[in-house]
Amino acid sequence: MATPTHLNSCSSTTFTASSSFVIVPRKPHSFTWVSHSQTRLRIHSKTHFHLKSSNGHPINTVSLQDGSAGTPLPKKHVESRGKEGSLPSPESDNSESSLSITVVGASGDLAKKKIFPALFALYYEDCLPKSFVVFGYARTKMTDEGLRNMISGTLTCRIDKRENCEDKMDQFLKRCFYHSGQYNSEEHFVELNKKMKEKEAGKLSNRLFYLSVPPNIFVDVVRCASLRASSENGWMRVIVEKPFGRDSESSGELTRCLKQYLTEDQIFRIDHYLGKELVENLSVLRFSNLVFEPLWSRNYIRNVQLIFSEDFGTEGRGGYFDNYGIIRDIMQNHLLQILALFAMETPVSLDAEDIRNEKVKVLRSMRPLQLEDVVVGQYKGHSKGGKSYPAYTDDPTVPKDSLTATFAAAALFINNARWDGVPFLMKAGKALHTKRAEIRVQFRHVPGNLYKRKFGTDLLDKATNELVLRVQPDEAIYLKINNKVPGLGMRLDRSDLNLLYRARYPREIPDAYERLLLDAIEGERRLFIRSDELDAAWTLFTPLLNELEEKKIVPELYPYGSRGPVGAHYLAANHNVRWGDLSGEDS
Ligand SMILES: NC(=O)C1=CN([C@@H]2O[C@H](COP(=O)(O)OP(=O)(O)OC[C@H]3O[C@@H](n4cnc5c(N)ncnc54)[C@H](OP(=O)(O)O)[C@@H]3O)[C@@H](O)[C@H]2O)C=CC1
Ligand SMILES: O=C1O[C@H](COP(=O)(O)O)[C@@H](O)[C@H](O)[C@H]1O
Repeated sequence: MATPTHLNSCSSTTFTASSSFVIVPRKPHSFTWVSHSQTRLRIHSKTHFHLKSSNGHPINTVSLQDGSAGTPLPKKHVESRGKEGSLPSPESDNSESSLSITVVGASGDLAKKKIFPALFALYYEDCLPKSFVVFGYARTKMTDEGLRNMISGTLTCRIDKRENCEDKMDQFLKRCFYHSGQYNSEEHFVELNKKMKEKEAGKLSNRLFYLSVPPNIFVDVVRCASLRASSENGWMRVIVEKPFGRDSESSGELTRCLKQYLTEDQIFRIDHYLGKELVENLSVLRFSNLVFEPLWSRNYIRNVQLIFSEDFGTEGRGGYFDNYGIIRDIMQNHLLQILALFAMETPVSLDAEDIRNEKVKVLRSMRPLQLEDVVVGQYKGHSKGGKSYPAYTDDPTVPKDSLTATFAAAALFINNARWDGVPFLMKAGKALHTKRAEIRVQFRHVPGNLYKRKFGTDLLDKATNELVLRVQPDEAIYLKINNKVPGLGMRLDRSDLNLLYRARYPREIPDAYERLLLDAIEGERRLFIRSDELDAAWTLFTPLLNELEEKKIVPELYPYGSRGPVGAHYLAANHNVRWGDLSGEDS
């Protein structure tokens, strides 16, 4: 296994977090009220912008808040949100504040594909403050115009609201600027700071940095940005992309280094799966529907399956991937976060800390993972229909003898009263037959089922209910139920109660990055990973990852475009489970 490229130690320059901020007197929070809806709604007004965070809190507009990171809104405002006519007075808005967003690593793939398009979408939807600028920062030499040309190709307007698309793009691009610099040069960040100040024109300035760079650069950037380009009178927040370490030790070191310059409140560790619509809806489904919450335990749920598959390999990202593998890339973060959300107890409230407190309890209650609970695989080359597909090790950036897993399946258990004995099966793989992410909940059998002989087939599994949340593509929630086939006889089959999002909600679903960027701007931390959650996630996976690496476990080969290694079926069978996605009914 390659040596971690992650983080060796913090930068030699050490400053405490407080050394990088100017303390200024507090000003009152400024609020806007937002009406309740399934979707984000803004109240259009000539003088104020109005945002709504993803937990439904009204947002603090760009305002000076506690310390440098800002805090979510005080409870009384959250509670008053639902009351028609309880708008705070316009005087409380701070229309003199500005927002500067710096995308560090602006020349890269993620910035182009996701971050700039998400920022544009927020602008298009009037979710950004009146006074905002976007800076791209990277080493590549580029002019402002060069950046605009580069990103203009990836900006898109909502299909359902095409009005003024071109104009909006032009207006957005005019607010985008570029600064070329080294990631470890304080001097270059001083220059960036100067440019930002010019654009901020003396307004109260809030600054958001998005670290879209490889992780070995995180600490340098945070050091330079916090020392030389943090806001003097508003907040500074930093969004950190994964991977957050490669094991418990490196993750702890990364957190320790970042905290030399930032407080926990300023660090927004992004897991973009938490920003996906169906993952957001998981808690709504459970906690606001009486028909589901009482079933949410070992008493009724037989197993839970968290499935991620991609129908392409590591194309272009082999260098990164080989050092991490699928367990670190998908399971330790995206799937485990979903598991925690799924299994948590009812939080005290929708506040970020209440939710994260419950999630972390789940993560800390996980049974340690054993080698026999896991199957690993790696895709091999395959030819189909005259087309040949490469093996993982054909990637020029991957060593020929790599043992890195591109597929893994695991059986996890939560040692608590609610979930005792219930297998949570995870499966994640690249170069499989389909692109899909879903949560499947298989319920227990109906005791003494009166109708068990009335099925076309006598397979017991066929007669159980299954709830599926299809995260992507084609977002849907469906429940498999047993139903009488119409007619004079009495025959049952399995049917779906199907909520297909595109049929029910014609509105385009925002990309996860839009939601998460907006939340970071608003200081809403609910969908970001707290450091104790991260520690618990690594505590679960690190011993297993070490064992896989120390014992040089050879992954089972599976053909590119297949359904993955057969070992995954045996693993499931060991726990009396059949993978729902392979049942043939909706695979
Ligand atoms: N791409 C994706 O789909 C996803 C990416 N991520 C994470 O987001 C971050 C950014 O991803 P992505 O855009 O793909 O990354 P890139 O490899 O494209 O890197 C982004 C930019 O960082 C600079 N850079 C790259 N390598 C180095 C290096 N060794 N030393 C210094 N600078 C370097 C380059 O800019 P320049 O040379 O101009 O300075 C590059 O354009 C990473 O942490 C990645 O793991 C997370 C989820 C998905
Ligand atoms: O974090 C990652 O996610 C992507 C998949 O994201 P999606 O939103 O397109 O489902 C994955 O391809 C990548 O390997 C991983 O780093």
